[in-house]
Amino acid sequence: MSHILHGGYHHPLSRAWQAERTLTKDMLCYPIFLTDDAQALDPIESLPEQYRIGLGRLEAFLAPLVKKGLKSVILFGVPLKDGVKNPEGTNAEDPNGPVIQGVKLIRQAFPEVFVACDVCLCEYTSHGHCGILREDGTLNNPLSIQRMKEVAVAYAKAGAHCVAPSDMMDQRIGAIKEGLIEAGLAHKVMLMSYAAKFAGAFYGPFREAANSAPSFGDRRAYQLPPCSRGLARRAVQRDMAEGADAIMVKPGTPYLDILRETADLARDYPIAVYQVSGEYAMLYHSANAGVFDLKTAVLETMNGFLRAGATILLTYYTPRLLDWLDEE
Ligand SMILES: NCC[C@H](CC(=O)O)[C@@H](CN)CCC(=O)O
Ligand SMILES: [Zn+2]
Repeated sequence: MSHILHGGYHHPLSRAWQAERTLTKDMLCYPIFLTDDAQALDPIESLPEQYRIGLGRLEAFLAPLVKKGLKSVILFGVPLKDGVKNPEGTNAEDPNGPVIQGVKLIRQAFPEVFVACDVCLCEYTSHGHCGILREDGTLNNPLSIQRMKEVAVAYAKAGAHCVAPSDMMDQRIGAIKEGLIEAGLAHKVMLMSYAAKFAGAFYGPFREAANSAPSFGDRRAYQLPPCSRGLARRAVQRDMAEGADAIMVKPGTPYLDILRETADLARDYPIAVYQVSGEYAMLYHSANAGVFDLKTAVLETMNGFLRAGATILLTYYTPRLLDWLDEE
């Protein structure tokens, strides 16, 4: 073997040929925040260029993005009205709530857009945890996955193409799959598992945006420990066995090793990665501080996700990338 490699990537095209997969618009899934004030289009301070969107503004917000090639969204409900939150998070599946109404509006206005719904209780529970609690403040897992099943089926019945439980309760994938089967929807609704989702520092801007921080304690008892590798493998294998149709790793860049290992482990599944709010903000503010060019840095992080085996990229940079990919 020659030790001369430069000739193999001297030309821009021969450099592009080194990629196993290339970023395309249909890989991008845009996380959006839907709120219960119909006329809201509120900038989110912790997430520059992102908004809490009321249903009265949603169609006008999405139309230009769909025109540019937006193919999928993932919805997060952000109820801000008083009295919505309670210990069981029962308003998560409020038929008049922002998520169910949002699914119906997007399906009607943009039939070609793939609509995913994040499924979790934290935006609707008074304690802010992703599950239901026992008297002693620890998780009641059986009750939590029952609630997750109810919420996921409600979103699926509303027309969601995909339900994505981000709660990290044990066995919620099996429970949701069972619910979709019982509802006669399992044949047309994708179950995307946030299978390897780690506790840590990178969710702050989201929690501010979604008003979903836990009122006490933290999520380390149910999101994976950042130091874990074998536990992540076990979580991925469990969710594969319980009926997930796609497997997600989250956060993204700080966990590229897990992403690569997950892509190899779940080689028969579409692999998703979520570039979370802290990653988004880090890049955004660094570019504003002059550390690097934002487009170059974001495209480089997207290449990291592709190189590590992801084909579904959940990123708040979706609107920017729809423009940037047209410039390439
Ligand atoms: N259901 C949990 C929400 C969760 C992380 C968290 O707040 O612990 C994520 C949404 N799926 C946060 C995503 C982000 O930070 O962008
Ligand atoms: Zn949650």
